[in-house]
Amino acid sequence: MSQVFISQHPLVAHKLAKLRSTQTEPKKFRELVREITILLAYEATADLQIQPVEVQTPLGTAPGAELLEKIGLVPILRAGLGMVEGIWEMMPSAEVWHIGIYRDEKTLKPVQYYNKLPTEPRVSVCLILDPMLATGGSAVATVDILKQWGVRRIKFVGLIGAPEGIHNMQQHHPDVPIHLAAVDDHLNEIGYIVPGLGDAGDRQFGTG
Ligand SMILES: O=P(O)(O)OC[C@H]1O[C@H](OP(=O)(O)OP(=O)(O)O)[C@H](O)[C@@H]1O
Ligand SMILES: O=c1cc[nH]c(=O)[nH]1
Ligand SMILES: [Mg+2]
Repeated sequence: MSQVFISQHPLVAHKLAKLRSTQTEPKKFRELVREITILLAYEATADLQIQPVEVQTPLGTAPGAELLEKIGLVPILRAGLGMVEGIWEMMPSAEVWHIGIYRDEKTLKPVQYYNKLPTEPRVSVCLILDPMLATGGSAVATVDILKQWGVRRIKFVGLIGAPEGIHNMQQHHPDVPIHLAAVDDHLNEIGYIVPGLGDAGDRQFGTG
């Protein structure tokens, strides 16, 4: 059963409330997506492997550490794009691999339209980035793609999840931990998370 981590950080809770609000315009919305993602990624990367190094300071040598793992950031287009920049600043050597998937409005099934992964993965751990885990179809399809590509360690980082999406991921990919800012009540009849925040892509890009 995949582990589900719901951030308990007060800053995440504070910023998430602002993100949900209908009063929040796209510029502020993008800023909040960026900031919450940094906080969630901080928690999601707490188990990355490091190796000891010795550092020369002006006064002597100090024990230090450097990251051993090569990280891949995998935003699901479009809405996942806004989650890249903030984490990337923290991990400038991460590789970013885009996966284009949209959810068919009628069937709610994921439709893949972009994938330019190289034949061999050069990363050991991938963070899938998508604000919304609704039915879970898009997340499950992305994990399928990454596993087929050959990535061993995969984590999902999202902002809001529905119980249905979490269940779907746990059924298909019990080995993939899920990091979220909140789990909401349910999906409505057209597959939107309630109370959620509406359409994460439209709210970021002003296309609603
Ligand atoms: O869990 P699911 O039921 O698959 O739904 C979640 C997906 O829906 C949204 O994308 P959308 O299809 O609206 O595309 P967009 O990001 O291009 O707007 C969201 O960003 C996820 O990718
Ligand atoms: O609530 C939802 C569900 C899917 N995609 C969104 O952007 N919002
Ligand atoms: Mg999408």
